[in-house]
Amino acid sequence: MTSPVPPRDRTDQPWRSEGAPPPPPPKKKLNWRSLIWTALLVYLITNLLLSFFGDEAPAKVSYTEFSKQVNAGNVSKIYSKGDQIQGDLKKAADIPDGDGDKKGTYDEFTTQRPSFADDKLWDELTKQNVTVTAEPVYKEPSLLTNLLLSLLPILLLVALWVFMARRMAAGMGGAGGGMLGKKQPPKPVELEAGKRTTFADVAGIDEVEGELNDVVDFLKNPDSYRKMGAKMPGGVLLAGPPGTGKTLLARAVAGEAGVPFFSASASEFIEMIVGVGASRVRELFAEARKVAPAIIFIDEIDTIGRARGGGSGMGGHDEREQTLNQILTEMDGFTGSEGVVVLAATNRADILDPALTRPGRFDRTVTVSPPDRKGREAILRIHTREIPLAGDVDLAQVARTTPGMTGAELANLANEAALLAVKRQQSEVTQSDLSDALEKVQLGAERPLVMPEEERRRTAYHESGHALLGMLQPGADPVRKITIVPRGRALGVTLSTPDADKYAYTEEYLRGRIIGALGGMAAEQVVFDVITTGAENDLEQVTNIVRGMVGRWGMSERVGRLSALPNDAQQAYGLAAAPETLDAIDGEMRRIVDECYDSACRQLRENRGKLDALAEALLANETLEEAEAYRAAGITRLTKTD
Ligand SMILES: Nc1ncnc2c1ncn2[C@@H]1O[C@H](COP(=O)(O)OP(=O)(O)OP(=O)(O)O)[C@@H](O)[C@H]1O
Ligand SMILES: [Zn+2]
Repeated sequence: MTSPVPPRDRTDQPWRSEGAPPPPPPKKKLNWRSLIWTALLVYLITNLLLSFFGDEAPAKVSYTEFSKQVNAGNVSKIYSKGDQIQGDLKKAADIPDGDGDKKGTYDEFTTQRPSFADDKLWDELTKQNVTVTAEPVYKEPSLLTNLLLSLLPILLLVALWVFMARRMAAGMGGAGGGMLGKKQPPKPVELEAGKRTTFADVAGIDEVEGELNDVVDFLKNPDSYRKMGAKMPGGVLLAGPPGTGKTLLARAVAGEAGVPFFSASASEFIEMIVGVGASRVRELFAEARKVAPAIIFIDEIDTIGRARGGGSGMGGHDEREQTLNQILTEMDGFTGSEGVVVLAATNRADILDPALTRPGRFDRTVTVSPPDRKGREAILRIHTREIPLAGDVDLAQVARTTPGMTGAELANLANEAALLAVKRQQSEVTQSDLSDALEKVQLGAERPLVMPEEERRRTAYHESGHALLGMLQPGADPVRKITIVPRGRALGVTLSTPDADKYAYTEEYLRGRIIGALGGMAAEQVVFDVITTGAENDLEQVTNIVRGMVGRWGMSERVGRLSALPNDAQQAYGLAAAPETLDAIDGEMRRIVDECYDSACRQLRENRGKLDALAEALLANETLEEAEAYRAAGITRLTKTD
């Protein structure tokens, strides 16, 4: 039971990663063959050394065994200190079972003479002509040797680990090389003519293309800039919501200029062991300089570029800082004429470290916004280039019904429609494939769920409440579709989207949105006098809007025209966050929501007939399209066209 989140509030779009995949980021991968070889080598060396030293060591034998050898006349000489006896056999003898720690034969031995032994050892020894020496027959392995011996495997393991870490550091573009890990430099994406991404693949953001044109120009012709002594910006920051085509744009700049394109994601840098990120950055820039003019693209720069001391909380803080510093150092080293331009993308330009945007670094910020209606149409055209379209397809109409959608979402929409057409065994994509795909993308996939009749009724009234209030509010976005078929996590959905793209909202409109969002809950209360958990999502949305109205957009007299709350809803305090201000904000948020809720309940009571009619139609049909919905409620809507 949600009414859809307004398009521009959408933050996580599960489909946004669809579309043409971005160039695969250079992967660091382990070279398994060399890993196995190295492990084998360690094992062999350890064993060899152990057995080498091990054989030297005399066998420890029991006193019984020793006496037996003496009596057999097989002992050639012994040395004794206290009860300790060591010696040599004339002929190697078998080590008796269960004696000592070794198997096989021995010719050198040690043994311990029990203190209670009252044999005539001395007599026996002289009788057998055993030499009793004053010097030890051989040296026990020294303590140091023992220590080294036992530490050896560990040392080798550590060496192996360091070795692997080095290889990872060499990372960028695969470990490659032989056992000794010759580093492979980062590789640019190959730019075969004909397969290049160019501005022709990007639509709807012409003004941004314009801004990037001089970068292209510079990369094509660094010499003429050099002669003029003109400096190019070392870095351009592409800021905008996910899926608006920042990566695409960066590739297109490289494609237009015909220069190598190095791409890395900032998060790759900090996944690794401390110090590695910085060295990879160094390498990346070194490689780019070698083949300059070139473009380096760093995606998600905010993961390393958040303002320092911004309490990242997570570990790897040092790594982040080191990596960032390395990027800054590299960019400071630009003389402006080597022809390397760094493009970086972020969807959180507001949290970036100011050090990044200082002159000589990312001193140009280009904002990439979701496309407008014309842009959406152009993007749809690009992404249906390879899809056979039926004659009835009207991309302009699709563009009209998709305000707020980003390029990535539109690319996904085109793809979903094509998938549907395949599933339906058609040879072309039709308009109805497109609108069904849009429904799936906007509302979520249908979820088979058998609802008890009572709950179905309540859902129908809940959605009708949203829809009716949406229809009654002056200036509200028209209702496009109502359904009580469970989708995604919701039991029902009411979808309303504006006729034209909106860029700023009036207070009246926002209040209308709050009233509409509360409509579901209000209807349940007015009709059934119950409150259910079904409104959780609605309340979240309401809170978001009212928080902005009071804390950010100066729409409350009492709080005043302050940017009192931060942009980021997860953060509690803003610039003007005195306790009294926060109290006032809280009070004002409550007042507005209460007023809106009262208004919602009042309007539903006054229009109870319309509400019932809408709910009945919904129960009968499950899904109502725009026209059906307005007809069922008996409301004529003034259709506006843009
Ligand atoms: N303006 C556009 N014109 C054409 N296609 C687009 C446009 N914007 C996005 N797309 C499509 O969406 C895909 C994803 O876009 P891209 O990865 O460039 O977005 P992004 O802004 O870099 O997102 P992120 O912030 O997640 O990196 C592109 O490969 C392309 O197919
Ligand atoms: Zn709802």
